[in-house]
Amino acid sequence: MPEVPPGDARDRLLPLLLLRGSWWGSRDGDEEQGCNGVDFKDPDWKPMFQKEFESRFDLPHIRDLFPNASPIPSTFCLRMRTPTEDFAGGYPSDEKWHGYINNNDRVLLKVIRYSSPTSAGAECIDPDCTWVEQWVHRAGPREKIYFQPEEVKAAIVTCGGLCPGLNDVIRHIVITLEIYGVKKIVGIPFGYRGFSNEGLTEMPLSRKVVQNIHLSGGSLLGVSRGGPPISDIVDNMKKREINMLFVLGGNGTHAGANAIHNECRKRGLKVAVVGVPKTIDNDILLMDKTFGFDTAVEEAQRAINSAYIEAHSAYHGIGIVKLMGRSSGFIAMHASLASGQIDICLIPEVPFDLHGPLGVLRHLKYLIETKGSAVVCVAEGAGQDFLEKTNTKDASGNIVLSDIGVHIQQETKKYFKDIGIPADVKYIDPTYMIRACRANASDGILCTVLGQNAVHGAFAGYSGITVGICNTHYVYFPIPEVISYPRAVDPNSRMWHRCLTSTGQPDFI
Ligand SMILES: Nc1ncnc2c1ncn2[C@@H]1O[C@H](COP(=O)(O)OP(=O)(O)O)[C@@H](O)[C@H]1O
Ligand SMILES: O=P(O)(O)OC[C@H]1O[C@](O)(COP(=O)(O)O)[C@@H](O)[C@@H]1O
Repeated sequence: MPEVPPGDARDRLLPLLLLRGSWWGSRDGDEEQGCNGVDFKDPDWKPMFQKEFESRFDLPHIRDLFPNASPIPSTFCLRMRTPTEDFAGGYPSDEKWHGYINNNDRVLLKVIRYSSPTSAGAECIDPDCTWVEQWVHRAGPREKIYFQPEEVKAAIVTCGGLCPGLNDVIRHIVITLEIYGVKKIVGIPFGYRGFSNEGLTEMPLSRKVVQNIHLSGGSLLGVSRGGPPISDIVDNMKKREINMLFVLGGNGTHAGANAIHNECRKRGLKVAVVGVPKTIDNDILLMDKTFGFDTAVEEAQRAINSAYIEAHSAYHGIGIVKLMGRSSGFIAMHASLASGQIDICLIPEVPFDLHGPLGVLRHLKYLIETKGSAVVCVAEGAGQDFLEKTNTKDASGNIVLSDIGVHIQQETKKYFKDIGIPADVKYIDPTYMIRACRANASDGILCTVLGQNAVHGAFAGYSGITVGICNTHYVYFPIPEVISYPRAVDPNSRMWHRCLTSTGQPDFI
């Protein structure tokens, strides 16, 4: 389990949760942990069926800075109706489906309550699992808005690495802004870099411009890592009169978005900064998933299937596939689960030995002897301890990792040569192919809703927030809550155990 940095809300929860062996704060979303061997006959045992903690994730709002800011009625839902209808008549009750969301609507984060069998065989609520409630704001259009649409200049920026669905989100932000009546919408080219003075000009956006952009992958606006200091970004925004900023990116981008939000507050600027979490790695806390992840997992199937065919067609064939995942193994785990063709899945969160009686290579020998072939899926951040550190960082400050895929390929070849067993090792690295593609249908829907909700959040007056999906409901989070550390696969989670069941691999340590 990674250390939780100070200042995180889960800080306060963690000792309690660890004590109870029921950490569920936001790991891989499926963490039924069992009931911790509670002895119900113990005379000291007392059930604690009470709520121990409640947190509500209050959202920063324009009103915090401008207490006298008076909201205006939104016309969003009115505009959604056909022009032939009589707007004056109010809403017929059967049209509630695209009505406004109440500011106090919340979504409950944790939906499982654990139970244990009693000595009499009945089920009872696990006493170690008193409930800890975390409520998040429901996303969607509000009846009162804090920006006059005609006074808005909205900007969209896409940062970090590519991710399927970026264009879908851009498209829906633009379309929704236009429905609110916003006329000035621009795209900032090449991530935060576009806010520097490098002669990069903003791109005017409209429904016409974005109409078909979701049909191709990548980002209409371009992406980049690195960029100017936050104060320069805010200077630049002020110069361009941007008062609504939509930031599409991962953990780093959101750290930047939050810093921009704080800098705007410090300067007393009425600016809404809203994030849309993007990452194929799925490493953002508290969300069911981030957009692009599903598509990446689906694309990874092609590489895995090729590795499987190669391995099974060769005499003693071994296919190795390396998938992205700097610090989180979600792509590798889900792709392995989805394909059903993987014998060994290696992720950064689970340490393993390569050599030795319990190591990966010894198991590969067993697979070759028993099945005649094997397929390995390895996440790029796995097994970095075996490799020499590069000590280099990319423009955003992320450590550049050494290539674990190539290392395993070389070690496998050497191992089989040394033990005198022929092995035909094939290495496939589909790295950029799984993210430089168009979003699949499920990501397309997610992007649509996230893009729409980002605009609703900004008009509602929230800033320093991000949109997401939690327990299948769409919500708003304060940015710091979702980026205090990268979300990771919990090696004790049901999902990782399911993956082990599917691959049939032992512990390699
Ligand atoms: N802690 C931070 N504070 C402010 N900006 C950051 C921070 N970390 C990264 N950034 C900026 O966010 C952008 C994207 O970050 P990066 O780590 O490359 O991708 P991602 O957002 O996908 O994690 C870069 O332009 C980078 O300079
Ligand atoms: O080669 P690039 O563009 O730096 O991207 C590689 C990185 O992209 C990722 O898949 C996701 O990165 P982001 O968080 O920037 O989207 C990482 O796992 C990987 O290390």
